[in-house]
Amino acid sequence: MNKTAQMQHIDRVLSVAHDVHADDTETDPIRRSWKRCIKDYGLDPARSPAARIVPSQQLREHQEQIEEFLRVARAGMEQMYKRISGSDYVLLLSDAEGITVDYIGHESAAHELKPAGLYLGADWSETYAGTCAVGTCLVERKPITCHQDEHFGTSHIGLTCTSAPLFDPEGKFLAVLDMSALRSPREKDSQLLAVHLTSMYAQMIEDANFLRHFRNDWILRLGSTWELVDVSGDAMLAFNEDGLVVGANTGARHLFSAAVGRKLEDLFGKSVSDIWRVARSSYGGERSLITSELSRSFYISVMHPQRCSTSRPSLPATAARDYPALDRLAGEDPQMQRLLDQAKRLVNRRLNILVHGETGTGKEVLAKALHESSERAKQPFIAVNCAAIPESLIESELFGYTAGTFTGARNKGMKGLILQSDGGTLFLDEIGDMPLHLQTRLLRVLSEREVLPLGAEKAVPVNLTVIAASHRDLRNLISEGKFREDLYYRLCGATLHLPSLRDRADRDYLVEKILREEAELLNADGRLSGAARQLLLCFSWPGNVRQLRNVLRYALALADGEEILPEHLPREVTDSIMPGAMALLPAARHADVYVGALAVEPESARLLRSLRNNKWNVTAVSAELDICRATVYRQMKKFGIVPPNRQS
Ligand SMILES: Nc1ncnc2c1ncn2[C@@H]1O[C@H](COP(=O)(O)OP(=O)(O)OP(=O)(O)O)[C@@H](O)[C@H]1O
Repeated sequence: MNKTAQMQHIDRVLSVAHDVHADDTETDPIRRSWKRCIKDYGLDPARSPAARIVPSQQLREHQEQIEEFLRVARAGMEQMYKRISGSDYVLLLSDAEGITVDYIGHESAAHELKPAGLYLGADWSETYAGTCAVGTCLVERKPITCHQDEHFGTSHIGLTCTSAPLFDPEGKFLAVLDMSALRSPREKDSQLLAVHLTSMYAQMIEDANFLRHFRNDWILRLGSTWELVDVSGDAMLAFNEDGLVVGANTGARHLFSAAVGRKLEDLFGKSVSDIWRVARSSYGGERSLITSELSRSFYISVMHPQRCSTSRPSLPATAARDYPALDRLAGEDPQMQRLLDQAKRLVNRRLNILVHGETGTGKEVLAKALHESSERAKQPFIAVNCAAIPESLIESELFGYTAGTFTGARNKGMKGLILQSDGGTLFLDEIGDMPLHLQTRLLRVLSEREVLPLGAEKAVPVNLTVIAASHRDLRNLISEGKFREDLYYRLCGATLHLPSLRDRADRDYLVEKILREEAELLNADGRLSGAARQLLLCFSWPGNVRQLRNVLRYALALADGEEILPEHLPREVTDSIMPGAMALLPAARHADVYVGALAVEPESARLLRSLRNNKWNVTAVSAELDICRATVYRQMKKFGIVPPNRQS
């Protein structure tokens, strides 16, 4: 901006700030801020300070204050940045004091961005930087666009910045999300999309933080659209097993004057079990609920707590048990229960699903169970491992070919796997290994819902539901240019993350289930000795459930109808135990003898330590470890821990 324009800007700011009669000062947040800058903070638009980047130690102190929230926010910012990458915008996250505690932007432009304050550590408080999107949002607590010469100081008047506030789960002001650029068109309207995007991601981050905070409570989502209420309710209420509201997100706080501390019955005029029944109904009309307080109707859905609760008297125990194929996949593991709950909501939603998980965690098993639970269950389930088919064959295998397309091919041509799965489910395992040119063809099939076999002139319509899986991070493959971003978004109508076996608390359930299945195949009586069971529960399972199945198959064969002992297990399992522990195992009588084995398992070791410290008082242990008493007993049983007074 030239000198004359700068002088005009300074005059304008000063005249607005000193004009006590200006009508619009009360309604326009920018002008209100100009007044504050001059009258309250004593700033001078002619002496606009250079950007201030706080020293790294100070930055770390600011970050540490909101460390957990930052992790959630980072995930949201990365997703948001993907949507705007290629444009010249950067993303800033500032804390409640205006310090930029996280930032995403092009490092190649750092030499321009840093002096302008569009950088990590920049101080955007209104008292220092004057009117700006972050600082003014901190004061106004609503979304703001501060476009070019709406900034207070002349050093910022080239920037365009849009921000939205973020509140913590208790409704306290927490941070500001900001999207800024060094250059933009002259018209402020050019930033309309930025306003929507920033507000949308701010709400998404805030809600993710709310769900993290209340992960051990029940969540009631309220939405105005039936199709979306499971994934993005407009309002969320967290409640405990007595139906008492313990938290309300920003949407719910706007709806209800005071929801926290009240019973759901008060707000909706229905009992918790009625609300639960409505939430479980699969039909749109039946899933709506009218609030007695607002006389407004909402579609609702209910999410389970992650951790087991001691009691849930008002919630019918059978409510979540509608899909046996899915229910069979896990025992009492909170992560798996959450995943299955999520999976059940996706059944018959006509969404493509992406399943992540280490090798052998059961991605295909989950895909099959989703298929069997759906109304497509009688149609084919076709599984293709993209890494296992040679690249030269994968195209013809998937898309098929017409007669005479290749020499040596079948005379009549071949119906490809995509058409074979018409009406059913196509499971594409190791999708990250699919060659790029086939990704383009698959994208076309998904968007146009038709396939063009090799050599064919006419496309064939196909009704396709794809579940894709990968043990590699597809987002990394996208950034390396090895996976198409548009295909990724087509595939991830929903994403499910399977935990690795070592992180599952239901290993004993899987051991029993797979042992039964494998023993049945051998027509044998599969029994595990206590010592062998401990070894299986303590092993780290790098090959996950597949490895567990292989180990049990091997042990059954070696035990030859007898009880499975440690010596029937493969060396990879027995050798993983701490030296010395093996010698103790076969002779073991009491749980304490297994401590050597348990020491490799933090969960069981922690439980044992807590039991000993609390003199085997289960109530005290339950309070110390923040788990219910029933879980303490279940875990003791699982890890074979016997209290001293029960040891013979
Ligand atoms: N919940 C489960 N219950 C019983 N068996 C399971 C379960 N999950 C996985 N398995 C077994 O583990 C083995 C591997 O499962 P699956 O092929 O689904 O894993 P994956 O994650 O798709 O593996 P990969 O990454 O190698 O493709 C199979 O033998 C399967 O039967």
